[in-house]
Amino acid sequence: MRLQATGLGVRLRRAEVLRGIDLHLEAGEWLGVIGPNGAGKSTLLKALAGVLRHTGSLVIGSGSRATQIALMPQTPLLPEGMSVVEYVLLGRTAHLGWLRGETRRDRRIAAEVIGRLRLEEFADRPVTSLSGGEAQRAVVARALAQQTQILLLDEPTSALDLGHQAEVLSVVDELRRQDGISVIAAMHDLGSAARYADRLQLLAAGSTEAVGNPTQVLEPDVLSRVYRTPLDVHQLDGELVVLPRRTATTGRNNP
Ligand SMILES: Nc1ncnc2c1ncn2[C@@H]1O[C@H](COP(=O)(O)OP(=O)(O)OP(=O)(O)O)[C@@H](O)[C@H]1O
Repeated sequence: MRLQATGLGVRLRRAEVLRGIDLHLEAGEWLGVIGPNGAGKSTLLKALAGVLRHTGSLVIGSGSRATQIALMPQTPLLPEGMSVVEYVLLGRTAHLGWLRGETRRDRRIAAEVIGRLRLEEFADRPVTSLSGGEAQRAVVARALAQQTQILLLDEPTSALDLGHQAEVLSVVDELRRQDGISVIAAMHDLGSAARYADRLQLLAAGSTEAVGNPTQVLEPDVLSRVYRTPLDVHQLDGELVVLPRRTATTGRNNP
C-alpha cells in the first residue's frame, strides 16, 4: 500500500468541502478522480499533498511527504524570469540539501524529463513565454523531475491539444509501468480517465459517490444523477465513451 486515507475531511472558510473520504492507492496503480465542477477533486489532491489541512487519517509509505508525493497543481504559479530548465530543476528542490546547489545528476534528470515531454526547443525560453499547453507540459516535467513514488496530477491535460494529451498521459503511464510509480489524477475527460485508470473514484459535493473499476463507476444512471444531465455510456473499439443522451431535439435531422 502506497497511501491510505480514512475519513478524510476538509473545511474551507467554515464550509465542509470534503467529508468522509476513504481512499487507497497501491504501488503502480493509477486512480482517476472524477466528478463535476466543485465536487472537491482539487481539494482532495491538495489535502493528500499536505497543502491543505485535513481531518481523518492519512498514511503514506516510508519517507517524508516531500520525497514521496509530487503535486501538479491545476493553476501553477510560473515565476517571472526563469527559464524552462530552471523551472524543471525546481522539482529537484526536495532532493537538494539546504544551500546545496543542484548536482550534475539533478541536471541530467531535468534534461531527461524535458526530452520525454518534448520540451527541448523551449528549454532556454522564459517559462512565462510558453503557450498554455507548452507551460502545462513544463509543469508536468517539474512534477516528474521530483522522482517521487506518488504523482498527484490535477487536470494534467486541460490545456493540451489531442496529440499532446495522449503524449503526456502515455509518458505518465510509461513511468507507472516501468518504475512502479502510483498516480492519482483528477480528470474531466471521462474517456481518458477510463482508458488510463485502474480504478475511478467519483466525487460529488465533497463525498465519494462510487469507486471501482471504470466499467463499474461509469454507469449511466449514476453519472446522469451526479452530473445532473442525461448521459449515456458507449463502448467504442473496447473503449468507454460518455456522451450526453440523445433526445428527440438533439437528433441531427431535427431542426
Ligand atoms: N478557499 C475556499 N473557501 C471556501 N470554499 C472553497 C475554497 N476553495 C474551494 N472552495 C469550494 O470547495 C468546493 C470544491 O472545490 P474544488 O476546487 O476542490 O472542486 P473541483 O472538483 O476540483 O472542481 P473543478 O472541476 O471545477 O476544478 C467548491 O465548491 C469550491 O467553491
